[in-house]
Order: sequence, then C-alpha cells, then structure tokens
Amino acid sequence: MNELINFDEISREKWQELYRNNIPPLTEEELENIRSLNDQINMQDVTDVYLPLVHFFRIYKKNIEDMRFSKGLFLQKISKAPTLIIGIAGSVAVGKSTTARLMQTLLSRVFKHTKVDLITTDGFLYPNDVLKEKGIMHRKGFPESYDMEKLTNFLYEVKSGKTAEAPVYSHESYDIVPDEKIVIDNTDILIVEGINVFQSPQNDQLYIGDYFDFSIYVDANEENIEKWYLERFDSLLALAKDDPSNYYYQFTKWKFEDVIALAKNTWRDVNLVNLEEYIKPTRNRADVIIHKGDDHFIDKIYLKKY
Ligand SMILES: Nc1ncnc2c1ncn2[C@@H]1O[C@H](COP(=O)(O)OP(=O)(O)OP(=O)(O)O)[C@@H](O)[C@H]1O
Ligand SMILES: CC(C)(CO)[C@@H](O)C(=O)NCCC(=O)O
Repeated sequence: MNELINFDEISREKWQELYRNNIPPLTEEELENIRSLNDQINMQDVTDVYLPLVHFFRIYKKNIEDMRFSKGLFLQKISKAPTLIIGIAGSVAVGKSTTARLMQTLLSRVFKHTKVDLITTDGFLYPNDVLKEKGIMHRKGFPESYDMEKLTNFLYEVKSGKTAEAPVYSHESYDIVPDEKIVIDNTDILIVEGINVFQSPQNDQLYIGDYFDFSIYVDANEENIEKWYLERFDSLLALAKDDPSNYYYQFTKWKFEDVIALAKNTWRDVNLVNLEEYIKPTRNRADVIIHKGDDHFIDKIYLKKY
C-alpha cells in the first residue's frame, strides 16, 4: 500500500484503545436497533471500530465549528451553522450503505438533538433511458453515467441551507425511481455515500470534494469484494423470485450456471474495471480508510496524516 504513505496504519486493537469513553455509551436497546437494520452487522464492530470513529469525527466537527465562529468574529457576522457533510466511498458492494446507515444511527445517538440524514449518489445516475440514449448502459457507475452537475448543485444547496432534493435509485428496478425524492431540510449532518464521492467531475470548475467535511473510504481486497458482490446478487435474486416487476426476476428463470456466469462477468467487466480505474485511485483523498478482511471483519484503520 505504497500510495498510502500519507496515512497512519492503526490496527483494530490499537484503534479500540484510543477511544477514551467520554462519549455517552449506547444502551443495549440502541445497539439492538442498529442491528435490526442489517442482521449481518458484527456488533463488536460498533463498539470496537465505529464508536471510536464517531469520537474521532467529533474532533473534526469541533474544529469546523471553531473556525466558523472565529470567521464570524472577524467578519462581524455570525451565520447559521452549515450542514456538515460526510462522504463515504468505496467499491460497488464493499458495504458502503451498511457503514453509512450505522454512522447515521450512531451520530444521531451520540450528538443529541442532531438531525442526521443519508443519501446515496446512486440517485444521481442518469435514468436507464438516458444511459441507453448515450450508449453507455454498460458503463453504469462509471463517471460519465452520473449527472455530476446535478449532484454538485444538490451539495451546494445543502451547504447553503436551502431545501434540497435528491433523486432515488432502486437496485430492484435497476433504475431511477420516477417521482421519488429525498428531501433534505434543516439537516445538521448529511452522509453522502457512493462510489464517486471523491471523484473530480469532468468540468474543472466543480469539485464535489470541497463540500465534504469528513470523508471515509471503505476498503477490502478485490477477491472479497467479488464474493460480497456475488452474495448480494444472490440476495437480489431471492428478493425478485415472486415479483415480475423486479429487474432481477428475469434471471430467476435462467439456469443456475448462466446466472453465476452473468454475475461474475458483470463484476469482472464492469464493477472491477470501475474499481481499478476510477474508485481506488480516490482512496487517498479520504480522511479515514476502514479496511475489511474476510467476512467484513474490520482489521485496520488508516488515518490521513496531513
Ligand atoms: N458489516 C457487514 N457485515 C456483513 N455483511 C455486510 C456488511 N456490510 C455489508 N454487508 C453485505 O455486503 C453486501 C454489500 O453491501 P452494501 O449493499 O452495503 O454495499 P454498497 O457498497 O453500498 O454497494 P453499492 O454501491 O452497490 O450500493 C450486502 O450483501 C451486505 O448485506
Ligand atoms: C448502481 C451501482 C453503479 C452502484 O451502486 C452498481 O450497483 C451497479 O448497478 N453497477 C452496474 C453493474 C451491475 O449491474 O452491477
């Protein structure tokens, strides 16, 4: 990991020691609530990894608040605190949504009276008919498949304290959901999760990285991510088996080996290429890298030094 020269590598054991218990601990019941969001979450990760991470984020939060206060004094103008934005990036199927949901729950528990919202940049993909028109349906998830201008405008509106709307993507329909929006209003912390959150847009004037106050990259080796992608493909098929409106329904009628071949080819020809060419190169832009080993077990944390 030579390109991570600018990061301190911290083992899980060391990381969990760094948390000095001055955040109100979660109750058992609250931990149970988080578990219900995703049965597979290893609850040890919550106490060993995520609570220290929330504690670490507190340092960034305080720094930003102090800076805003000092700027306000200088300008003799105290303005409303802008929404803090946290970016979570990483490969398709590495577990970004799970990390993002956990962070959302923990942040709203730890910082009382704080409204924490979550969106995914999947909503800013062009709808399938536009992707087809552009001839890039096979490039879903690549930089050109996102409406980056729309995403940048959305982040700008959130930061400016305006009511902002994010479109919604569905894995089940494999498309943008028409007429569905997530409304972001009076949010204290917004988590933005997606494969492209640290990518530079084609237009040099716009850089979405400028809007992130804290950023996390979820990392794992490619063999593991492929495995998790194939497992998720399986879950999507199971979900689709009685629902002809589901995109994955068609594959439930295929021979088993053909479905496996399709999933493996999609991983190899689309998502792995995207990971190597466009997602992984943004890893060193994150403030924190969470590294997972087998079975999603978090074994290492990397913190940006400078
Ligand atoms: N901590 C975890 N423990 C066990 N399983 C997990 C964990 N995190 C994610 N998974 C599983 O890994 C798969 C991928 O996770 P998830 O859907 O969160 O990925 P993602 O990075 O958000 O993917 P995408 O970018 O395609 O939306 C899912 O099947 C999920 O249930
Ligand atoms: C929607 C994205 C791009 C990201 O979540 C991904 O899940 C995806 O659909 N990739 C395209 C190839 C595939 O079907 O896996």
